[in-house]
Amino acid sequence: MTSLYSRELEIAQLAVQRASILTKRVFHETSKGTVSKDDASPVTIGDFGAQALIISALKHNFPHDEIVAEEEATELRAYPPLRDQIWELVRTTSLDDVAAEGLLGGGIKDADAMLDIIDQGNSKGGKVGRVWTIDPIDGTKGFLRGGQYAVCLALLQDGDVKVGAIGCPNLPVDDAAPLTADIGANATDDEGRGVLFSAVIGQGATSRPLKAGALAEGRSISMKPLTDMSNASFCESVEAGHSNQSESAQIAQKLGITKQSVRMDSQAKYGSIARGAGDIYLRLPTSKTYQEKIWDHAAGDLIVREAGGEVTDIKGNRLNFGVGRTLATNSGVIAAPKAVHSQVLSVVQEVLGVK
Ligand SMILES: Nc1ncnc2c1ncn2[C@@H]1O[C@H](COP(=O)(O)O)[C@@H](OP(=O)(O)O)[C@H]1O
Ligand SMILES: [Mg+2]
Ligand SMILES: [Mg+2]
Ligand SMILES: [Mg+2]
Repeated sequence: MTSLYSRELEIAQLAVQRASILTKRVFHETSKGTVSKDDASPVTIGDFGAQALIISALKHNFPHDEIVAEEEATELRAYPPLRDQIWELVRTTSLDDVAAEGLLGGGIKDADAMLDIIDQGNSKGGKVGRVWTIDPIDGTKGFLRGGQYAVCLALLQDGDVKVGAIGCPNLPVDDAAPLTADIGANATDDEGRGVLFSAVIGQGATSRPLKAGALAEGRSISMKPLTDMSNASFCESVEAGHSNQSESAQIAQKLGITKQSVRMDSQAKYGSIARGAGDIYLRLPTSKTYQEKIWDHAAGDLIVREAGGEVTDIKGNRLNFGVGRTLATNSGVIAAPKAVHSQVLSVVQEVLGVK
């Protein structure tokens, strides 16, 4: 008997692998075709290209599913040279395993079809039916800085995350490697780096080497049992504008955490704590108006929970992915092993003055 969501999982993992190949090609280029979006955040040819490849694979396999993806093609329609640069990448990126590439439906017809595909990620989301959510490059600022980033994909059914996959080309492949955002002295050498995290609801979480073809053998991952807070390592954003770093330092001190926080871009944080490299992930609001995006958290939320963790916002509520493209009813994120989550939450609430 095949297990629930086995086909969705396979396609999600392969789609993330293929998109990751494209992002790696851009990562190693000095010019990444960066454009500034309306909210002044950056997007690169890697983000657009990865989104096109993932949506194309999803539409081939699950034509009736809705898709909520981060990027849209308006800018590319207005500026053909950028479109052409992306098309060149998309046209020449494929998995090196013919059967696996076949499962994703092969390539895209032409540059205009690519733009239409990118724009198919415009669903409003919501709590009804099957909705995929895509962050083609999460941590674009880290990607541009030469740091960590992630290619993220999740399937929601009636607002609940059922399948999640996160490709982290720059994390150590070894689950037992120490927690660090560092990618080593030689950023052009991929040796020992590249991991694909995944989970299906009720079936646990897995990591495997991020390959360029067929999927590698997976291994089960779980959070580290945390018995002594003084040994805990916690991670947070590199960007001070994404998470309040002075409040997190106060929280860590009150919890008795002695280690410096590890600052890491993207959902690589969720993957890192899920495999026990780190223990706690704090994301503390920097403004009252910012709404977290569902594509920034869906896959990570499931992977951490399936690895034995608990994920809530600062009010202690589970993240609610069924209210649209954003987590409009949540504020911040606290991810920690189940056994200590309530302890962490109460200190967060004390420091932030949350009732
Ligand atoms: N003011 C803000 N508060 C929290 N998150 C923000 C933010 N502004 C942007 N972000 C989100 O932070 C994500 C990166 O998270 P992190 O800091 O953990 O690396 C960005 O994803 P993208 O890089 O996909 O745009 C973006 O969606
Ligand atoms: Mg972005
Ligand atoms: Mg993101
Ligand atoms: Mg992104």
